Amino acid sequence: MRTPFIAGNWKMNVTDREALAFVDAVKDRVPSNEEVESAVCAQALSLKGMTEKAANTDLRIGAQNMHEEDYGAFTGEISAPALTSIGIDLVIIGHSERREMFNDTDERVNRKLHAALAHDMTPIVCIGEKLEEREANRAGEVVRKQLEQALQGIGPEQVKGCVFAYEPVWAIGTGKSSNPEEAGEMARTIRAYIRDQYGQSAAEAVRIQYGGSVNSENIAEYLADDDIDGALVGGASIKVDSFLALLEAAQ
Ligand SMILES: O=C[C@H](O)COP(=O)(O)O
Repeated sequence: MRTPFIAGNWKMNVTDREALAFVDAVKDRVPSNEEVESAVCAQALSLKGMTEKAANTDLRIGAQNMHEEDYGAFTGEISAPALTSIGIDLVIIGHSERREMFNDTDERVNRKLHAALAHDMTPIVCIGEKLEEREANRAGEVVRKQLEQALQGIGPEQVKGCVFAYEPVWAIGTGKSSNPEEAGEMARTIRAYIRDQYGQSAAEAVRIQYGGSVNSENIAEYLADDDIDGALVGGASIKVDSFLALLEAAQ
């Protein structure tokens, strides 16, 4: 039995003051992480303060990205050792916005995944097709290719610790969410790929989230699918009430 995992991805939409106030407001109201795991992934500058406030609660704090190297001349970047040194052990990798705008190629996504796992972090690996790829009936093929490239050199025990977020690019921030049947089919495509490559126990262990215009009204339809284990939520994760409503729907 996989524990549902609801993670907010705030992108660049929440200031430090707002982030700290949010943690104060929700930290004692989230469900036990044995029932539903909850997290928010914030801008890097807020992570330390948020982690301190969320200490000894069931709310996890995560990063939205990190660099693949541990150290070096990479101005403006953030490393896994820097994140783990402040207690961050959750990171989103390969979000489509990073793939599109910040040169997160499949090869870099793979290197970032290796770095996250080497530092015992939980990676949320984002994959998903673009609209033209879905319209050309290539969604399954695109996602399998992204998985193949992201997982180069990753072993079965490491895969079990990965979370995969299926996020069709056309559904992100558009209000046009994937229908739950299609999202469930894609989750099965992902799990089948993991089964083929890594075996049954890895396939049963990995958690697969759906992301793309999820809100407190529609989340239950996705979670009703046995292969969808949670959600990666942008806009609807920013406000306290809306975030708590997502968690409540997952209980
Ligand atoms: O990482 C989250 C996704 O990009 C979804 O964003 P959204 O819920 O605002 O569509």
